[in-house]
Amino acid sequence: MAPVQVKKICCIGAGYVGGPTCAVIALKCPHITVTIVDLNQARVDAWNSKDFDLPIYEPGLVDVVKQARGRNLFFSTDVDKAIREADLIFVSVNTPTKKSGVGAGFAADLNYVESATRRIAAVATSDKIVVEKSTVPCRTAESMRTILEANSKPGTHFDILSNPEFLAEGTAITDLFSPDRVLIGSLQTESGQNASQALAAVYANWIPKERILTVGLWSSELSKLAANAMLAQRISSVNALSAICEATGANIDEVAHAVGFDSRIGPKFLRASVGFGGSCFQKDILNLVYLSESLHLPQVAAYWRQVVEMNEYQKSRFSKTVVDTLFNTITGKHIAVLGFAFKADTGDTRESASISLIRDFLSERAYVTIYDPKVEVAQIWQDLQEACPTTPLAQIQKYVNIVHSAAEACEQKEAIVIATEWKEFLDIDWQHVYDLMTKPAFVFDGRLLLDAEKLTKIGFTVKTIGRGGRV
Ligand SMILES: NC(=O)C1=CN([C@@H]2O[C@H](COP(=O)(O)OP(=O)(O)OC[C@H]3O[C@@H](n4cnc5c(N)ncnc54)[C@H](O)[C@@H]3O)[C@@H](O)[C@H]2O)C=CC1
Ligand SMILES: O=C(O)[C@H]1O[C@H](OP(=O)(O)OP(=O)(O)OC[C@H]2O[C@@H](n3ccc(=O)[nH]c3=O)[C@H](O)[C@@H]2O)[C@H](O)[C@@H](O)[C@@H]1O
Repeated sequence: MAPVQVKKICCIGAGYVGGPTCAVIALKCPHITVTIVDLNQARVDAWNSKDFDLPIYEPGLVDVVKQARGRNLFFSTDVDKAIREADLIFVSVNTPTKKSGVGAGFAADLNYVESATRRIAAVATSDKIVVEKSTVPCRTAESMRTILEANSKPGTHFDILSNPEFLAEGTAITDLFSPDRVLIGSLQTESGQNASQALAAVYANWIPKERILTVGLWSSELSKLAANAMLAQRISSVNALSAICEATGANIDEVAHAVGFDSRIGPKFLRASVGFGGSCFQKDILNLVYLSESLHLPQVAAYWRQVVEMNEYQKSRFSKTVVDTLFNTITGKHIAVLGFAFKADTGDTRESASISLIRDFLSERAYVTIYDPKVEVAQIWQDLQEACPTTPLAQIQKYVNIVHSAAEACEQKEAIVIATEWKEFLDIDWQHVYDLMTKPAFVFDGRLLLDAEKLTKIGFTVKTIGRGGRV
């Protein structure tokens, strides 16, 4: 039996992963028709919008969509039709942390994966390769197979692959154009390996063969959780060291540089920060913690849990530094928070450290002015309401102001907090900001972004993550 040649792809889930990933497949494989489907009409409408006002901000994405949309790339809410016509289906739906029931707060909520799988079983009338693109717990493919086999039409055959996505937001398009690796996991049966080769052939249209790794299904699923856990662990390690730096006068930049020079450690992903955010690091580590506990490995669970605990500590440590520095009270004081996204070059706010900081400031009844170049105002209100569920929105709005430029945010404040490393914050006219501020004027750099020496010369008191004392 030879591997099938994929001609039609359906992607279920038009989010941060499904959208960019399958748009790039369409761009690089003009001979394949790619249809990205979602139940969310507004999201699909935005993907189809005439002026390319796409539902997510990602550098380079508009260009990709402009080239492929209407040629061999389509966005639709007709999930059933796209499933029926496809040879290969990516399941790229959200897998958030469960909020209630067994495993609440740790386990992945697989409800969306299950509904998508049930939909495939219900409508497919021909053989399909079903690909887990979502990040899922180890052995989820087995549950998907059981659901598909129990509900499909007689004679319909499904192969299930794991093909986790490693893109990072903000660099998704360059990551997809030139990934470090593409990982494909399959059952080690003839049919499973054929399916794996069929998917590998799609990627081989633009990715060198040696970067396409084929492994077993369970290894592939676990590798995704492992990669995110180890990346997050590096940040928690460097953040733990930043606390030691602040207490000793060592400089975390210098320490990270020196440590990263060791070729076994490497220089990437060692930037101390106010804490990692994003939709996945915390969720995937908690998922690994839950998996370890389910496998009766409590020491392993405790080891990984500490990565998340260190991150929580880093965020609250930073808030405390702000309060302590502002003479132990920020009640009634005016603070500008620059950046609301969880990192630069994205409008995504999921698990952003900014949200925790602002919640802490509001609990002290400080007045907060927020500016972010890409986050929608409505999203900020929604996040703050979720972060302060017992406070009415009208009350939050008495203390929070959202503005449209960094200059406006900084006007007449007692302190300025850098929460996201947007490059444009480097261009702020700091002398002008200083002149208008109540003295002493404080800047808290949670992202190692600013030139602390220059600001100190102007007259600011600067507190930077991982640097001891007054710089
Ligand atoms: N955001 C990221 O940078 C990365 C995310 N991942 C993983 O990829 C998966 C998806 O993440 P995102 O794209 O960020 O989520 P997202 O929330 O942006 O997108 C998921 C989409 O799936 C849709 N959906 C849910 N159930 C559906 C169904 N039954 N039929 C049709 N559409 C359905 C939702 O309406 C939503 O638009 C998650 O498992 C995540 O862990 C992996 C790598 C990177
Ligand atoms: O599974 C996922 O969702 C993705 O999660 C991360 O990507 P992402 O969360 O988009 O962005 P990162 O660049 O990893 O940043 C995550 C957080 O860590 C912070 N960070 C990153 C690097 C660093 O050195 N220091 C640091 O604090 C960032 O500011 C951000 O808040 C991984 O990098 C991707 O490989 C993975 O596919």
